Amino acid sequence: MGYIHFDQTKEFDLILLGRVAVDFNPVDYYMPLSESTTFKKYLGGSPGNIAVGMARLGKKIGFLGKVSDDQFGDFVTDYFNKEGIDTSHLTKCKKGEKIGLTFTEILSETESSILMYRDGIADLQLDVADIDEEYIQKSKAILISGTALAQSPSREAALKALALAKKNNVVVIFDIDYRPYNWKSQDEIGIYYSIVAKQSDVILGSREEFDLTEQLIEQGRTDEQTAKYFHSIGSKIVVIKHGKDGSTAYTNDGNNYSIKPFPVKLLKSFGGGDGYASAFLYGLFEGLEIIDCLELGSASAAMLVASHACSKDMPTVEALKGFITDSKKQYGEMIARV
Ligand SMILES: Nc1ncnc2c1ncn2[C@@H]1O[C@H](COP(=O)(O)OP(=O)(O)O)[C@@H](O)[C@H]1O
Ligand SMILES: O=C(O)C[C@@H](O)[C@H](O)C(=O)COP(=O)(O)O
Repeated sequence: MGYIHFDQTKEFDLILLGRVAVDFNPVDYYMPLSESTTFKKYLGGSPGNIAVGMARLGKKIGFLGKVSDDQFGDFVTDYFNKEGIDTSHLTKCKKGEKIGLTFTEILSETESSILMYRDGIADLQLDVADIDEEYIQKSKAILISGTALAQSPSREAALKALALAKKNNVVVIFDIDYRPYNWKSQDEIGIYYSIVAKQSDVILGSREEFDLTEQLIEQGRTDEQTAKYFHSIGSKIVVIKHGKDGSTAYTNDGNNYSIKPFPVKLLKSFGGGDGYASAFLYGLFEGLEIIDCLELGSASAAMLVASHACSKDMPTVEALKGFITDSKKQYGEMIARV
């Protein structure tokens, strides 16, 4: 316990930096996207989903981002406002850039893919001038989404936020969040991911995402080697996810804690990562033991892959705990613990 010290005097628990977008998930799922005719519109974008997830869990959340000056920009801003998320630093693009649209394909319970429309994209217009030191100072932590590093000016904006967080003792959380779209080269991914990862207190990613982050440092590391390296340069918690095979959190005292997915009737296979991040981080803010944070993350992830939306279906604390209690009653106390 106590790997991370959060300054309890701060107004916000977490300010997230990156994209908020729109997901269109097919209502007529279990068929190819080319054949789907009916979609439900949800707030989307991985950091947007995590923001909603943490707000549902009662945390005070702010968002640093850019949206389009149109009905979809209004939709996500209004949605955040209704969830109690601070939108004072979620501003509108002035040159016609558009919010990201993601059309999802749910072919079967286990085969999903996403089709992103992200040209002339609003979220990557976040500018250094949008990064306000006073705002960052007000938060216990910031979360940088790796996709914000894909292009300028958002790249420099994210690096400025990182620098200001370090300057003001604000905890830095890096969600690597690899989305191939918008990156120009493999080298750029390695350069910018590693700059941020090396300065982060908490890093969340899949094995593939850590491989991309470490490509210019050393290739072919094991999870243990990855964790040891980042701990040696100051990171406190490194979480490495392996999809349905579970995940492990490595702490800087040399311990590690693993969790498996909760059994659930799958609807789709995306959205789990955002549920996981929001509930895991909620646990950290609550000062829980790491294994309990992981259990919350795994439970929220399971609830998300069992439901249609990524943002709208984020659980409350009551629902999350109810799900864990019911699962343990059905499958045994140690169901997700390794
Ligand atoms: N089949 C599954 N059943 C229950 N939970 C799952 C399943 N697949 C993934 N999850 C949960 O979702 C989390 C995130 O999944 P992962 O595939 O690693 O990330 P992402 O959704 O970001 O691609 C996993 O760590 C796990 O807890
Ligand atoms: O991140 C996006 O821009 C799209 C998301 O809203 C999307 O629904 C999704 O892929 C969820 O991501 P995951 O939780 O990492 O599976």
